Amino acid sequence: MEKKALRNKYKQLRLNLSPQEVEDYSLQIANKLLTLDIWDFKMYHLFLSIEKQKEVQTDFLLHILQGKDKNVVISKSDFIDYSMSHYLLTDDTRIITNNYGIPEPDGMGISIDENQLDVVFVPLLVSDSIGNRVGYGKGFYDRFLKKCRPTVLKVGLSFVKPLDYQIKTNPNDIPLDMLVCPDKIYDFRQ
Ligand SMILES: Nc1nc2c(c(=O)[nH]1)N(C=O)[C@@H](CNc1ccc(C(=O)N[C@@H](CCC(=O)O)C(=O)O)cc1)CN2
Ligand SMILES: Nc1ncnc2c1ncn2[C@@H]1O[C@H](COP(=O)(O)OP(=O)(O)OP(=O)(O)O)[C@@H](O)[C@H]1O
Repeated sequence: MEKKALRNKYKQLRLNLSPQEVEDYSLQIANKLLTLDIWDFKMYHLFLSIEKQKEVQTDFLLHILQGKDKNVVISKSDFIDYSMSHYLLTDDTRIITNNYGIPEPDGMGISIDENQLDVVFVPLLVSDSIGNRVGYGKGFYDRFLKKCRPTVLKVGLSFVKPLDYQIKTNPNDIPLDMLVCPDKIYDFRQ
C-alpha cells in the first residue's frame, strides 16, 4: 500500500477507538516506556496529543518525565512552512490549542535548539518493519529530525504494531530507532 492509502486507513482505524481504549492503551505504552533504557538523558522532546485525532495520550509520559526531573521540550507548529519551534516546558508555559487541535506553547518562553535534544518521542499513524513512519503527510517531523543531532533517539509511540513489510520512502524520511506499542517494544537499530 502507498503512504497515502496507509495514512487514510490508519487514521480511520484510530478514530474508531473508544476514549477508554485510547486511555488504556496510552497507559500501557507509558508503562512499556518505563522498561526502556532511555532515562539517563537530559532533554526530552514530547508531542502534546491531538485529542480529536485519538492520538496516543502523552500526559502519562509527561508525568514520568517530570517525576524524573527531566527537561521537557514542546513545539509550536507553523503551517505555512511546516516548521516547528521548540520551547522548554516550565510552570509558566501557556498552552493554547491551535486550529488543528494541537496544544502548543504560545511562543513566549525559553527557546530550545534542535541540537540540544537527546530523545524525541514521535507521533505517527503507522510504521513499517524497519521504522519508516507514516504521519499526517506534511513532513513536520522529517524537517525537524533532520536538524537534530544524528545520535538523537527517535522513539515512536503507536497503538498499532509495525507493518510486516517496508513502505516506499523518499530521501527526506528519517526512520525511528524504536517503536513502543501497548504490548511490545520494537527496536529497529542493529
Ligand atoms: N500531537 C501532534 N503534534 C504534531 C504532529 C502530530 O502528528 N501530532 N505533527 C506531525 O507531523 C506536526 C503537526 N502536523 C499535523 C499535520 C496535519 C494535521 C491535521 O489535522 N490534518 C488534518 C487535515 C487538516 C486540514 O487539511 O484541514 C487531517 O489529517 O485530517 C495535524 C497535525 C507537529 N505537531
Ligand atoms: N527536509 C525537507 N525539506 C523539504 N520538504 C520536505 C522535507 N521533509 C519532508 N518534506 C516534504 O514533506 C512531505 C512529507 O511527506 P511524507 O509522505 O513523507 O509525510 P509523513 O512522513 O507521512 O508525515 P509527517 O512527517 O508530517 O508526519 C513531502 O511532500 C516531502 O517532500
